[in-house]
Amino acid sequence: MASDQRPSVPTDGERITISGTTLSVPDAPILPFIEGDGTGPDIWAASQPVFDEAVRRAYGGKRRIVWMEVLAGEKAFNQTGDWLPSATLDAFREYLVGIKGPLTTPVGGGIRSLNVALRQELDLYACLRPVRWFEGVPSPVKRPGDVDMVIFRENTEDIYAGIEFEEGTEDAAKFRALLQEQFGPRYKKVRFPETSGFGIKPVSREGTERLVRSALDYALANKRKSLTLVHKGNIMKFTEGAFKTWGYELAEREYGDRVFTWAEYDRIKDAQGEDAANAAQKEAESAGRMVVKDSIADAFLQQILTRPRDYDVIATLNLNGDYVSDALAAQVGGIGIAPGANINYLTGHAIFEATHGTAPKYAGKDQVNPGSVILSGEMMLRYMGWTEAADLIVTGLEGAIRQKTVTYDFERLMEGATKVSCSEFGRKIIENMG
Ligand SMILES: NC(=O)C1=CN([C@@H]2O[C@H](COP(=O)(O)OP(=O)(O)OC[C@H]3O[C@@H](n4cnc5c(N)ncnc54)[C@H](OP(=O)(O)O)[C@@H]3O)[C@@H](O)[C@H]2O)C=CC1
Ligand SMILES: O=C(O)CCC(=O)C(=O)O
Ligand SMILES: [Mg+2]
Repeated sequence: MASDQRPSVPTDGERITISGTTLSVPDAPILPFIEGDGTGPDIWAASQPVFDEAVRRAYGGKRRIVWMEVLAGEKAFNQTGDWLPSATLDAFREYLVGIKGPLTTPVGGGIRSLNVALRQELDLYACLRPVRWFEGVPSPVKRPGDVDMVIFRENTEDIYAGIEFEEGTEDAAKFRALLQEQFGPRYKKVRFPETSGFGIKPVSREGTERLVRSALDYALANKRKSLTLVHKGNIMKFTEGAFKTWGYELAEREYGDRVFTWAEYDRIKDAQGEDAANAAQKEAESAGRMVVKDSIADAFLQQILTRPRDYDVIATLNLNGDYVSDALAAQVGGIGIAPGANINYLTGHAIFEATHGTAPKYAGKDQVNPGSVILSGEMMLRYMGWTEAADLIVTGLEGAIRQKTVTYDFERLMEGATKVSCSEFGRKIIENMG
């Protein structure tokens, strides 16, 4: 790190650039990374050698990653007095693609989430979280292999936008007065207005459309079975309900020849009856059109347990996506191997990160599973077009699990397993790359 706290830029690498929507990746790209808080440093120490080794083996030295550390969280605060230095944001803007460890967010007060701030500042509107089972991973369900879903979580709006008024503050009083003056009947519905905090939930047509578009593009390009819009639109009609309506409208308007929506189904059913609607859906499916459906979030959470095979690509709002990510991760063996990416498909900016947090009770113990960050790196390599290196990481992880040399989270549920540390698990992945 340079003394003015700007990262020292390596001289032996180059920037990834974008032309239109196509990335141009040099053989030695500079990739910014944030180590993260809590267990972040342990995980990073185990993960970086895996990425470097996968790239070395795949390309025999022709390609390599030039890492550039940037600061955020406690490390940044201790070194710069700033939780999220502007130099860090600038680096992710300039170098397009990067990766981060988890960052701590205090509950109930203190700083707002740095994770959310990074997504908002860089407008990384799609949080992409694929959830699949790796053979041998212990799971609380009978058929974890039935889970193969890809979550597209809207990443910049919803209650996470951060417009909140704390109970007892001047701002809460001002907001309450506004509600009372301008929206009297609705104000009367607030049960205990004097002691309420308030949160605002913005959900826009543009925000919904760009998220649903990226989910549809992904689902169609990867020949997935269906796309489900997950919402709580029966209760939050003009936010979550609108998400569903706008999602269907976009699917029909821009992808009408390639999809069949349940909105279309309902229109046919209302006009011509259920048999006609069923026949139309069957015909559309046999013509190769993908089904776009929706599910109310609470029912969805029980159905992913009872009939996971009914769901494939998921598009949902920010808070639902947060809950759904952890629930699905648990189904395939836990948050220890739950990767993710925050992407702006229009600008190419992307920051890869695990679904889990800092797991503070394990910090500094070299104990947790580095799999989520390692698989986030695997996603990053694939995003860069370095698929051979990405494939080696998957092979290595599968091998380590097959040998039952796993971290505590798997070992405690796996019969006959050998518990290894976070760093050893990283080494096991390397050994198993073949
Ligand atoms: N994107 C990000 O950076 C995120 C940050 N956070 C932040 O992280 C902090 C802690 O959040 P918390 O709610 O405790 O959630 P965490 O995800 O950090 O931890 C919850 C539990 O998940 C398990 N777990 C987490 N990581 C791993 C891992 N690598 N390997 C194995 N098991 C793991 C542990 O379970 P067990 O106890 O059973 O072993 C742990 O106690 C908060 O400040 C939160 O805001 C949270 C989510 C995302
Ligand atoms: O920012 C945080 O602290 C939590 C974020 C989170 O849970 C997530 O993105 O899944
Ligand atoms: Mg979460």
